[in-house]
Amino acid sequence: MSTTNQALADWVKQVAELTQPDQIYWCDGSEAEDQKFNQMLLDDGSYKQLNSETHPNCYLHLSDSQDVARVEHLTFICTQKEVDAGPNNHWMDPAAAHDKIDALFAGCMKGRTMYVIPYCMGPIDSPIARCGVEITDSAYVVQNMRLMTRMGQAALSRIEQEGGFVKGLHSTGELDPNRRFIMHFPEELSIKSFGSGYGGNALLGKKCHALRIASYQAKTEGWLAEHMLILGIKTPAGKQHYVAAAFPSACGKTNLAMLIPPEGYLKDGWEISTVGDDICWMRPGEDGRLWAINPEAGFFGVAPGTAKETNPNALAMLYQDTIFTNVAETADGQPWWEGLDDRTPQTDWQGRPYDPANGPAAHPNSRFTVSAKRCPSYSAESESATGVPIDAIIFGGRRASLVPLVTEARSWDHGVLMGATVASETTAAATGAVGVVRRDPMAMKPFCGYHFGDYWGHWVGMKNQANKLPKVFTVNWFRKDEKGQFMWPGFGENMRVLEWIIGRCDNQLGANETAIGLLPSSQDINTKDLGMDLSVLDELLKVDKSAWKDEVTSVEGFLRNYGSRVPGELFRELKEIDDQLS
Ligand SMILES: Nc1nc2c(ncn2[C@@H]2O[C@H](COP(=O)(O)OP(=O)(O)OP(=O)(O)O)[C@@H](O)[C@H]2O)c(=O)[nH]1
Ligand SMILES: O=C([O-])CC(=O)C(=O)O
Ligand SMILES: [Mn+2]
Repeated sequence: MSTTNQALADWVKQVAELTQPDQIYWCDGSEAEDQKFNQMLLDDGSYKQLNSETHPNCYLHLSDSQDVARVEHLTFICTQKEVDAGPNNHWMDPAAAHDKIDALFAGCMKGRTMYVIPYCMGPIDSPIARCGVEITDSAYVVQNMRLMTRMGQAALSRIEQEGGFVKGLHSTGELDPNRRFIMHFPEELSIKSFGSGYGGNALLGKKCHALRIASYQAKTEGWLAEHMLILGIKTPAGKQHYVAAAFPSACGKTNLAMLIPPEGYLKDGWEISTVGDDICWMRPGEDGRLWAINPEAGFFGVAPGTAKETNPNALAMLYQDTIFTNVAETADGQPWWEGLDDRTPQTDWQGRPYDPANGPAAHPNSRFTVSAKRCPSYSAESESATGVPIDAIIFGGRRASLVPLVTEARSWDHGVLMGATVASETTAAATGAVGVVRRDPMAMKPFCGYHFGDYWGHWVGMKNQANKLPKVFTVNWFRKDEKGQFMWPGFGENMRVLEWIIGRCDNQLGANETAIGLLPSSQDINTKDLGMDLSVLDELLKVDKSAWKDEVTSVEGFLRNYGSRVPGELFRELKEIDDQLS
């Protein structure tokens, strides 16, 4: 295969000169190619075949033990001016960054094959979709990109018609943590990633392109590229709604995106459908609403905790055609992880005989990669070129205290402040300490490709581009009691909060005005068959004024870190809260 796109042909040639591969292979995205790659990965030991009776066409990949998560300290935004990357990013001068990483790429593919993967983020015929090309020396990356994006001939054809594409160069190198960088050049629409094979570092269509590069493009072109799931909710009256929700990594996006409502809701005729579980691109439409697509075609989901009780839709899709990375294995070759069931695995995520003394059997950030088409709740609208209209935007994080179960913003600007000041406990999705509360604005702290002040300004400015913007909410499924137990049952029961959100969008349910926004009273939340003590719900919906005073002080300090680029609207909204608390 070759291409009529001269820029692409030249770039492939230039990369080959730098990296010196034995061969160049253009991925066509065909079924035959898929089978060939699976066999190749089995033959070279990168894949282990799982039990083909219970899990046909499923593979286990165990990564290097030092290469299991995103590496934020090695991730750089390389803009001409340092200030444009913002205090939220690590910055490197573009010329210096190219020099540094090209030295690692030099000759790195000797003895290897260089794979060229043309891909499209979003439905092939969608005007909101964008294309890219990833060059990699990892067949495992090819197979993940095959599931996560629309890749191959169709994407190449679109690139040849359109001309432009995002360039992503990747090599696993030697998987040496000391020779590892994930570099982004937003002004050049390019990415260079060296030394890691892990998802967010290596599947360049995902976080690198669809969030870091796309957020920068979105800012210049008047749209939004966000770390959000997209969920369809149909009411018993037959009204179809869509919501988009931003929670930090490993804070519940996949779970909410595939939610199965409690029995009573199903009987009443509520229907939930999944459009996306991680990334959302939204554009103002001519009708003044925000129209969203899921740029991905598959799910790269957290395995631990996925179970019949928590996420039956996810579990149902994982019995076939799935890549499992860093999970454990049972004696009869089935994938296993903590929370799945009460079996004991035979080997752990490093392939050792399982011994609880070594810690969890599956790595806490172990993942599954699977085509979205395998999801029972996958929405047909996911393939729609125009996308779906968004009625509500939901922000959330893991907060053991303070933040109520749900709060509605008073206005768009207040909603932007809510998003900008989300805080959450860190998780295993990135290397580093777990459980530390940090601010994670719009769940984009690791993913915004430019200065957060400008980003918030862009969000505030959306109100000049779209006059029917979604209502904005904050949720918190993760409040804990004195015993350290979750106070809210979560998962399917989150439907009860969604019902209130939808009721608010349709102007059918009430709310109480408080200093921090609009809250339901406990009677406004449907608790039928929940079996929950109403006093607990009251506690989850309480505004602790003195604790919120401290939060306002902390938020003010946080916003000030971003200097003069922070839009004045955020300080005005914060002052409003402060005044009302006093
Ligand atoms: N207590 C509680 N835990 C939840 C809830 N939803 C998800 N979780 C847990 O949170 C963890 C991560 O959930 P995911 O849905 O995979 O998170 P995500 O936001 O999609 O993560 P990324 O793929 O990293 O972006 C899993 O262990 C879940 O079991 C909830 O409503 N309540
Ligand atoms: O990017 C990844 O590796 C996985 C993911 O969805 C996240 O961390 O948010
Ligand atoms: Mn994510």
